[in-house]
Amino acid sequence: MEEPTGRLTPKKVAVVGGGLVGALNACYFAKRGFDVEVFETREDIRQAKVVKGRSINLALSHRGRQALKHVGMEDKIVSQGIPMHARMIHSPSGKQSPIPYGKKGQFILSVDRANLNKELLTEAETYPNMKMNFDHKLKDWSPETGLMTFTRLDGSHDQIQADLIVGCDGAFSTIRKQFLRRSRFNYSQTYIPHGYMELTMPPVNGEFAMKPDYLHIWPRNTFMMIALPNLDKTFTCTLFMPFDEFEKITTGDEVMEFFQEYFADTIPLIGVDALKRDYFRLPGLAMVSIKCSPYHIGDKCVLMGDAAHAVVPFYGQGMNAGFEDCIVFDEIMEQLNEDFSAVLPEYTRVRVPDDHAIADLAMYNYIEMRAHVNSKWFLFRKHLDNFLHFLLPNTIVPLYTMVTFTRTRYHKAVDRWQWQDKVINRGLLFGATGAVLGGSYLLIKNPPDINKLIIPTEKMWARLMSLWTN
Ligand SMILES: Cc1cc2nc3c(=O)[nH]c(=O)nc-3n(C[C@H](O)[C@H](O)[C@H](O)COP(=O)(O)OP(=O)(O)OC[C@H]3O[C@@H](n4cnc5c(N)ncnc54)[C@H](O)[C@@H]3O)c2cc1C
Ligand SMILES: COc1ccc2c(c1)CN(c1nc(C(=O)N(C)c3cc(Cl)c(F)cc3C(=O)O)c(Cl)s1)C2
Repeated sequence: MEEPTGRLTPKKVAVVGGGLVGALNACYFAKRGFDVEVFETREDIRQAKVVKGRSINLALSHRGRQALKHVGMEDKIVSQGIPMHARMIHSPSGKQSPIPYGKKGQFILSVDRANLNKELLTEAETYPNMKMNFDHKLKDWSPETGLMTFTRLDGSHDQIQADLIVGCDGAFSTIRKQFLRRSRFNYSQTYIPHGYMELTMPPVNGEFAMKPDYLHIWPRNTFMMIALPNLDKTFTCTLFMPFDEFEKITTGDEVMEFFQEYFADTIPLIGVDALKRDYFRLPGLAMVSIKCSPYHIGDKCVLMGDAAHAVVPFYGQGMNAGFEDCIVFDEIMEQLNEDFSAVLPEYTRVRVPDDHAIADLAMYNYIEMRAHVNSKWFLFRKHLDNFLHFLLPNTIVPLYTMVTFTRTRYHKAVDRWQWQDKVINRGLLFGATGAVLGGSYLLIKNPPDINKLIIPTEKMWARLMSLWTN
C-alpha cells in the first residue's frame, strides 16, 4: 500500500497461535520488516503460574537449532538446555546400556517447553514492528477477505484484517477449518491406540537420580517409558501405553504391580507414594497424527507447525519440523522477493513432501517400537546402525542421524534409508550365501574328525542363554 509520502507501508502479517512455532515465526516475519501481530488464545504464559500443556520437556535437535540460530536465539536456548549425548537403555533386569548418538559433538538437548515458549515470545516483543495479543481466540476467518474474528474472555469480539494470515494454532487449528471446506483440500488424521502420561523423578540428595546427559529409555514392546532431564535436576518420565491398559490400572497397588513388572528400577527413583498419587493425577493423553495439503490458500493464508502436520512423538521431531517450516518459508520468501502469490504455492510444493515424510517416519517408528522393540532389539539395531556407519561412513548413514543431526530433506532421508536397507539386505544375503558356499567347500575339502567336534554341553547352552537374556 502506498502512503502519501510515496513510502510503501509494510504489509501486515497476522500470526494466529503464540505457541512454539507461532512465536518463532513472529520473529522471522518481524525480522523481515513486516508489521506483525500475534493472536494467542491463552493469557501471557510469562505471567501464568503453571502452564498447562503437553510434554513438559522436549528434545531439540539440529533442524530446530538451525531455525533458532537464524533469529539469534540458538545460543540462549542451548545454554538453557541439557545435552543428551547418548540413549541409556534400561533392560527389565535393570541393566543399563548406553548407545551414543554419534561422535563426541553430536548430542540432542532436553529443553523446557514453557521456558522455550517464553523466551521466544520475549524475543518477538523486542521487534518494534510487533504486537502481541493474548486472550484472543480466533473464532472464524474469511479466505476471501482475510477478515478474522477473535473472541475475548470478557465475551467481546475483535475483527482484524491482515495481508497474510499464518496459521500456527496447533493440531486442532481453527485456521485449518476453513481449508477443510474447500475443494481439493486433502486431510487425514489418525489417533493412535497409545496414550502418554508424564511422571516426575525427583533429585536424590540434591542430585539427578540417574545420569543426566542421556535420553533414558525403557523399551517394552507394548509399553515404553522415556525420561529427559530438567534443569531443576528432576527427570520428566513419559510413559506410553495403550489406553485400554491405562484403564485396567485402577488402584495404587495395581500401579505398583505394573511398575514392578516392567519398570522396576524406576520405583525407588520416582517413589512409591508419588507413583500411586501422580498416576491418577491426569488421565493418559491422546496422540494424533495429522497430514494435509495444500498448506496455503491463494496469497492469503499459510499453515505451519502442528496446524499443518501434527506428528506422533516417536522421533522427537514435531517441534523441530515446525521450526524448520519457518526456515524453509523464509528461504522461499528470499528467493521470490516476498511475493506471497508465488511464495505460498512454492512453500506447499517444497514442504508438503517433507512434513508428510516425517509424519510417516514417526508413525513407522511407533509401530516398529510397539511391535518388536525391547531392550535387546533396540540395542542390537542401534549398535548395527553405528557399526555399519563406522565401516562405510559415506554409504551407510543411520536414518536417525539424517533426521536428527542434519537438514537432509525428510523425504530424501527416507529415500536414502530405503536404498541403504536394500544394500544391507543384499549384502547380508550375499554374505550369508558366500559363507554357506565357502563353508560347504571347506567341509568337503577337509572333512572334520568327528571325535574332536565340540558338542555344546547342557551347561554351556545354559551359560550362553544366560548371557543373551541378561
Ligand atoms: C508427548 C509429546 C512429546 C513431544 N516431544 C517432542 C520432542 O521431543 N521434540 C519435538 O521436536 N517435538 C516434540 N513434540 C511435538 C511438539 O510438542 C509440537 O510439535 C509443537 O508443540 C508444535 O508447536 P506449534 O506451535 O505448532 O503448536 P502448539 O505448541 O500446539 O501451539 C499452538 C498455539 O496456538 C494457540 N491456539 C490454538 N487455537 C487457537 C485459536 N483458535 N486462536 C488463537 N490461538 C490458538 C494455542 O494456545 C497454542 O499456544 C512432542 C509432543 C508430545 C505430545
Ligand atoms: C518428551 O517426549 C518425548 C517422546 C518421545 C521422544 C522424545 C521425547 C525424543 N525422542 C527422540 N527420538 C529420537 C530418535 O531418533 N529415535 C529413533 C528414538 C525414538 C524413540 Cl521412541 C526413542 F525412545 C528413542 C529414540 C532414540 O534414537 O534415542 C531421538 Cl534422536 S530423540 C523420542
